[in-house]
Amino acid sequence: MATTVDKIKQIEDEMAKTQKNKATSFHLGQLKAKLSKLKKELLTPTSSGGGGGAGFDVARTGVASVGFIGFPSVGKSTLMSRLTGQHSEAAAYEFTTLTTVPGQIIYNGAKIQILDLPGIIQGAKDGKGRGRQVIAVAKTCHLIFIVLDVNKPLTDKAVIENELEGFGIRVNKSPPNIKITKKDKGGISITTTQPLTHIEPDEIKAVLNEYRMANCDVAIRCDATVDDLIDVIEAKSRSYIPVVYALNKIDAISIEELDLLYRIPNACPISSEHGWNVDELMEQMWEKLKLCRVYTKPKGKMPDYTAPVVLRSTACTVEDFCNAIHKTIVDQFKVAIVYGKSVKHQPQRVGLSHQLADEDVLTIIKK
Ligand SMILES: Nc1nc2c(ncn2[C@@H]2O[C@H](COP(=O)(O)OP(=O)(O)OP(=O)(O)O)[C@@H](O)[C@H]2O)c(=O)[nH]1
Ligand SMILES: [K+]
Ligand SMILES: [Mg+2]
Repeated sequence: MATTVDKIKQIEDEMAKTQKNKATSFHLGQLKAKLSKLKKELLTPTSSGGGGGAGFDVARTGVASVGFIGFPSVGKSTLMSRLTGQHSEAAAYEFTTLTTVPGQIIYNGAKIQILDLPGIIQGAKDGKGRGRQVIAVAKTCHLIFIVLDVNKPLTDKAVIENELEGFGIRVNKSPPNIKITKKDKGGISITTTQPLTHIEPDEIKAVLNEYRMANCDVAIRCDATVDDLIDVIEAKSRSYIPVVYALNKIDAISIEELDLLYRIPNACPISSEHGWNVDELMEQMWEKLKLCRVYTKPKGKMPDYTAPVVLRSTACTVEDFCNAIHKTIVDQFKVAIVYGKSVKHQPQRVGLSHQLADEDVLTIIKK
């Protein structure tokens, strides 16, 4: 019997043979959807070698986590030890690190968990090495550092991104602006706000049919591709994660070469061994994590700037703030007085649903 990997190969071959035009768009849409379903099958934890595994699941601490992904011996563990002081074995041979090694840093008052991971190799997402377990951990992180060795060709970057993509991780992207609403009958109706240059209506229909969504309204508000459409259908298995490329070992290259590296978007050239430019790496980390520091001001006193309550920007209402302090506070809550970027008037009285911004100052008034 053909394995899932064989079936994937067959479909990829067929897609490569098929010319893309109006006449083939339905067929290609069908193939894309089939391919995506097979890949998902490959990644379900029940199949051998998938899922977590000993040494990979670690207790999560802090407000956010950053995972290190890279080929063996690019310097992930050296970086880990440099950033956190937590020793992670580093050596000149490949696969020195075999499990998840957790560490922690405190940056701008926020506790951030750092996860040093084993190296991955090409084909990791398809089960080569322990790549799947490693990428599965990365998928749960709020930020990924893709660590690259500047002495090796930067084509490695594309290979790693491809591995992550194949596992449902979307790098430095936001979810496509496509809304699918299921109906009982009436077939598929598509509305768009701009011309679609990558996808034919037939292709959209083929994909939806393949997913047994023959009756639905599709509102597309971007120049979507078939992959975008599938990402929206498969939203549950997709993770949109910001990435910083840590270009390591710059101590081994010339200034001219370094200059070129600075042109790569979202990249930060560093030397883990010498600690060069890790400050910039931390700044980029902070920017990407989009954390929200909120300072408490006891009534009639100065704000406490030493210990912010740090919230994730996806959960930073006054209610989230209260819950971060103690779960009983919400019950006693009357109103909050806020100074800062989230309010028009300084100060302003707000309720539990108010969205806070980074560096707001807040006083809770109890009933
Ligand atoms: N020149 C130079 N060498 C470095 C730097 N960082 C790490 N190395 C060396 O690169 C080798 C591999 O470092 P590790 O930190 O073990 O790399 P790793 O990515 O954790 O490797 P695995 O755990 O095997 O995947 C070691 O010999 C380090 O001393 C750096 O900034 N410059
Ligand atoms: K190593
Ligand atoms: Mg290591």
